[in-house]
Amino acid sequence: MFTRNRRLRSNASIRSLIQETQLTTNDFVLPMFVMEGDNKKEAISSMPGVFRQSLDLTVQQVKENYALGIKAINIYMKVSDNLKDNTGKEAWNPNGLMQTTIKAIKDAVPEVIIMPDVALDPYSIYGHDGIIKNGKVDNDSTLEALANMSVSLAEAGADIVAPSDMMDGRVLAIREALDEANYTDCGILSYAAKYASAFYGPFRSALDSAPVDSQDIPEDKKTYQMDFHNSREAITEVLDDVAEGADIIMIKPGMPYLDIVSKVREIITQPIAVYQVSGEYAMIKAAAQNGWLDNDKVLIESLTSIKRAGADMIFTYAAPEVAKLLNK
Ligand SMILES: NCC(=O)CCC(=O)O
Ligand SMILES: [Mg+2]
Repeated sequence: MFTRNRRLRSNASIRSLIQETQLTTNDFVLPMFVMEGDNKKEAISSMPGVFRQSLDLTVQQVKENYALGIKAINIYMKVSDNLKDNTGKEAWNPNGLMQTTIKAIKDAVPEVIIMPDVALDPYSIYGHDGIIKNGKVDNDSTLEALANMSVSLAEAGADIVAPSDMMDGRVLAIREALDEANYTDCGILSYAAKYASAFYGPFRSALDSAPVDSQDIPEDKKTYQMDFHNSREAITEVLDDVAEGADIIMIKPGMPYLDIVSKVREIITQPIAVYQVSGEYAMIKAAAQNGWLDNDKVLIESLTSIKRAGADMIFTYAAPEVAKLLNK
């Protein structure tokens, strides 16, 4: 006697009836790159279909995407070199590009959830997520900077701040600072298990935010982002951030790390966000452009797999094009 598992796969109707996971536009958070200027749009060559855009075009795109069903965005700034230093203080300039962007988007599309990135790397002359002291990325002095940045973004209208820096204790520092400033309703989406990954390559060229080449500073982010050989450590990181007050936790990158997503899903009750990062996006686009993979099918399959592993929401550059496919 054997089981006829194929019975429930025999036609499209029965298959749709037993589908466990459904991908919808409610699952998407779109990361966007903003730059200074007016009516400016620059292609990012390693991320076909993704652009750095000035604020006016960004607002217009947020509106169009909202109509497609994309209700949440994650924003990154391309900061001019003359505004960078070691303290990252431009990050909490009330009139900075990030703050101006948040206000303009909230004015135009108040319903959209804005989750600005919190980290110093785009603002750092060294391209690190924290302040450099004695040749190292200094944890504790960075916490104050991240808290300042978070309060400034909440003041501008951010719904949820998204610290991606991987300093220890920053969720608690940010929560306390937000509460003290009366931004008790501003949430925290914490990049709790963020791995030091080569899949971030295209993103860093988009923002020009890679660690600079210098003898005096760490050459990579391995002293704060996690080692990809490890998984138990991810549980520690996630539980710490939940205990410190994170509302949503992030696992990053996505597809090569679905074992981590599935493990964490068993352990916490908080929502999980997963980031399909620039390198994952670039791989799919490159293969599709060569005619080696079917772009639409692979995008849907990769995002559905991330959701199946346990993600409640997915950060993906493909959100607008996949939304169009799902709305068809
Ligand atoms: N906080 C953003 C990153 O570190 C990189 C994301 C990507 O590679 O898409
Ligand atoms: Mg941590």
